[in-house]
Amino acid sequence: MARLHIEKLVAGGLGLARTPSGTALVRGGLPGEVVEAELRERKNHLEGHVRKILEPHPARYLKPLPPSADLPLEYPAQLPIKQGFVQESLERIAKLSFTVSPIQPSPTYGAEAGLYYRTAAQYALHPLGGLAYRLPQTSNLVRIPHDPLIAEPLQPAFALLSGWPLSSLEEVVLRGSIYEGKVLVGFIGGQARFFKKTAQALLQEGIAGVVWGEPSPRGRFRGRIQHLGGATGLLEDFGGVLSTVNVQSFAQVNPRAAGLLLREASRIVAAGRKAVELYAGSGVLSLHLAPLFEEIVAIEINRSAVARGEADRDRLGVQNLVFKQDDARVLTKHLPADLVMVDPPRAGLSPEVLKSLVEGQPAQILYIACDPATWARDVGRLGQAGYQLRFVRPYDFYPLTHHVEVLSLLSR
Ligand SMILES: C[S@@+](CC[C@H](N)C(=O)[O-])C[C@H]1O[C@@H](n2cnc3c(N)ncnc32)[C@H](O)[C@@H]1O
Repeated sequence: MARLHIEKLVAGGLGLARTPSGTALVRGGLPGEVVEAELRERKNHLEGHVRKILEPHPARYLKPLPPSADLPLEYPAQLPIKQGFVQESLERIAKLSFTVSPIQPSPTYGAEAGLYYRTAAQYALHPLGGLAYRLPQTSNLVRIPHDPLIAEPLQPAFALLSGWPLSSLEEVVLRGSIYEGKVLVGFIGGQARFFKKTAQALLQEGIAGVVWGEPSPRGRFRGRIQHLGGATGLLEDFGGVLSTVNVQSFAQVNPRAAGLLLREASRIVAAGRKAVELYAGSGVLSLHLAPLFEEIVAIEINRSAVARGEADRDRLGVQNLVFKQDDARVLTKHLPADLVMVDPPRAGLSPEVLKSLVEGQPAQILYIACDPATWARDVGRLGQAGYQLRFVRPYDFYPLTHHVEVLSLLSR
């Protein structure tokens, strides 16, 4: 066991400490803390987990939190750390000196800043009953009696499912809407027919809809899906645009924070003839930007997200937006365009998408990112191809965790 002084957190939420045998990156500590950690040797550094906190951060958050809350600090103390992740990624990875605009804090839901913001959550089922979180990088389950990160409409569903004997399931997924004050439940595992009665009982208890998904190595809800009753989607307010959310496809989990980002995105983009959105989900960004362009093409791989997007577009009467259920790699087919918007998963842009951007030369690229490191890598590459950063602002979509969202604009 090593005694360490955590100098700072680096992107990814790991604490950096110096030891006589080299740099250590540890999970579970906060900047300035003195901790005891178990360390293992890696190729160029030491790596490990904090086992005991000897001198805690003065603003350490002391009430119980789920293990996903890996930045347990009073709310104001979280923000400069996240701002630093984005600024440092730009300097260290993109090798750019550019002043990042001040982070946009998460709007407050309820009495305490930083809590009750998540409108979606996934839990494992504990073998002894109750909902549990999987500890990162292990198969260990931690039972949680209460989850202060999930939004108010999800709380009754959490309480109900905590007392339900659902042990043949692998996971329970909740997706709520703050706008409607309702929640959908997804079951993953077992067989759909065993959960029909449970679904009916949940509907009677006020759950808005229930869906079952076959477990799949390709990911959550990537296998067969069966609707067990009630609503299949809910409307959520993202910055004044009502967009459908469901259990089985991606939508941002902190709708008020996402709404602020979407509104700022539509203020910083210059109007033009054609825009293309990649990794569009249900196209809520395109719906915000539709008044600025004659034509928008939204490309998204997930069929359910595309179906939601088409229904939202038709309900809102937007006529200049088309969806393509396709891989982002087809971008070249849809160029030239005045703006390309991207919001990729953590891995960032694929080499094919980067190549299409460099060759297709849209005048503007709006890049929304959930991983500052891969974003900075891509911004660096676009910089070498003649694009300049015009605007960067971190957004706090995920209080109490190391995650940070980035809104950025590049142009030639
Ligand atoms: C971070 S989410 C962003 C979604 C949307 N922009 C939003 O804010 O709701 C990334 C999206 O990219 C989609 N996706 C992942 N890989 C893709 C690919 N290769 N081509 C197209 N879409 C992809 C996912 O299904 C998901 O909807």
